[in-house]
Amino acid sequence: MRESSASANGSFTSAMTLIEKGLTYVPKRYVLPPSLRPDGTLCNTCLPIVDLSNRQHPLLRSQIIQDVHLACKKFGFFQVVNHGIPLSVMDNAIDAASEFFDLPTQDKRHLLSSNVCDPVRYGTSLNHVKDKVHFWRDFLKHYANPTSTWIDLWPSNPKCYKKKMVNYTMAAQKLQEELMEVIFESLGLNTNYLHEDIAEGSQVMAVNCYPACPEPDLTLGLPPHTDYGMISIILQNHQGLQIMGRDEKWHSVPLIEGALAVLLGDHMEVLTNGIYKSVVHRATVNSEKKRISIVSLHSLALGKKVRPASALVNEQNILSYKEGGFSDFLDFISGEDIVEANIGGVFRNSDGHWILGYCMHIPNTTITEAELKDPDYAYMHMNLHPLQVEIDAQEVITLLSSSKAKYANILSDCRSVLRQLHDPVVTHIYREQHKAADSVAKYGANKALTAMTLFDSPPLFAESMVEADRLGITFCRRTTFCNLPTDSLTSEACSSSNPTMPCPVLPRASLLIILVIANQGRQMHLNFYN
Ligand SMILES: O=C(O)CCC(=O)C(=O)O
Ligand SMILES: [Fe+2]
Repeated sequence: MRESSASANGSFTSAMTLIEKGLTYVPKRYVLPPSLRPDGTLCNTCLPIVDLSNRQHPLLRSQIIQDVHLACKKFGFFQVVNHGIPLSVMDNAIDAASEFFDLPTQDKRHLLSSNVCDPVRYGTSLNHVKDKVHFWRDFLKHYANPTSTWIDLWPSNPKCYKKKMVNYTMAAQKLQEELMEVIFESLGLNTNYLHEDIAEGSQVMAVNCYPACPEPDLTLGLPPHTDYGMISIILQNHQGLQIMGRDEKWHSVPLIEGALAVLLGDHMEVLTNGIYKSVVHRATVNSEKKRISIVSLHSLALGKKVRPASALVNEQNILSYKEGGFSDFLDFISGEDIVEANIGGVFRNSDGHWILGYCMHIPNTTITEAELKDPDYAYMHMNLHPLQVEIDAQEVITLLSSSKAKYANILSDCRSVLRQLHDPVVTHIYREQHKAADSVAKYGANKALTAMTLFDSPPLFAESMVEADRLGITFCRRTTFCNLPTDSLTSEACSSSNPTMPCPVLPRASLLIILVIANQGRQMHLNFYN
């Protein structure tokens, strides 16, 4: 059974509760593999700060437009000062959030939900019901724009919450509209572009609480990810946010009194046809203070789709993204990403003789369902070790030995499966050198095989190949290129860990599922135009 902060009978442990208990270590479920921990090697690059005071000035506005253009190009990120939101409004919002998280659990429990479509929900980590690896964060998420539609659903305890938070949410919505105009101008688009859609757009407040953590080097408040929307505006009371530069290095966002951080999201990347990229970011934790961040996530309304602006599509910058929207994102994170997969492989002993073959076709499955059917259980239960794993997707091996933050979730799962298999050596083998496994996996493409099929001796169709594989008789390579587009693993555009940009959107896929996906050449970046 996996450890979780919520069990079927309703017990729930927030990160705040752990601290109230006086824990002096982080429980095992929060401990990340070493390669995913914040390693403290940060870049000292100055991150861009844009002073908005002169944004309405007929002559001085152009400097702001230029600063925003450079910041968006280089980082997909900037901080704004003199943005017009009074300090008192921001401080009040932080106070309201802090008071909410200080309430006893029983006063917040009624808002507990793992349903990502609920307009108000309280929880911990990312999804307290599904997460295997936990993050040191409690959160309250609620819709905000338009205020009149949503405010009645917001917490009525603490009493000040609605009053204090609404001033901030309305100010953030207004600032977002102004920032979108500036960003559009920086792209040469009309400042009125999508004006109504933006004013009527969705605003989700992610109110995050990262309690002081006894072992901050072992865990994270939030893993590397990109936000799904157009832009996110972040208000924070302590340092902890880090962004990944285009150099793939982490940069700490400094705490500047009165400043707000602006992050470009995936929908902005789509709208600009990749001219601006969404920024990968994460939240670290500290051992001294509870950190609050209030993220105002802006996207078009639920039913609307974002597509590349036609003025930004031309011969030099060809159409590179499919349209997508907030509802696609919710579908994905609610686990309804429908995939079709074949799985299959062969266990052989050290002399190359057959031990067991397995295959299965998984039609119309979600990643979660596929995971449950995943034969890594077969691996574990067979207790075959030492094991050596040979796979025909070189990219998967490269990823396994990399620390690419972009693929943190999926790699973490892979490594966890491998650990349970006693850390076998994973090596590359050309498909033609492992014809038997290849043929068994292909047999799994048979749509009738919807239950796991096991072969305790070589099936007829694989018999001759087993012997050939054993003797090392290599078959000719039929293809000279890899079946998994290398682009999809390396391109900047595929950098998102966010469900609308699905490389990392297979967050809980395990090793076998990656292999299946790799073997199937599944498009890893569904929003990517192809
Ligand atoms: O706490 C932070 O600074 C970042 C929060 C964040 O990235 C999010 O809620 O999406
Ligand atoms: Fe984020």
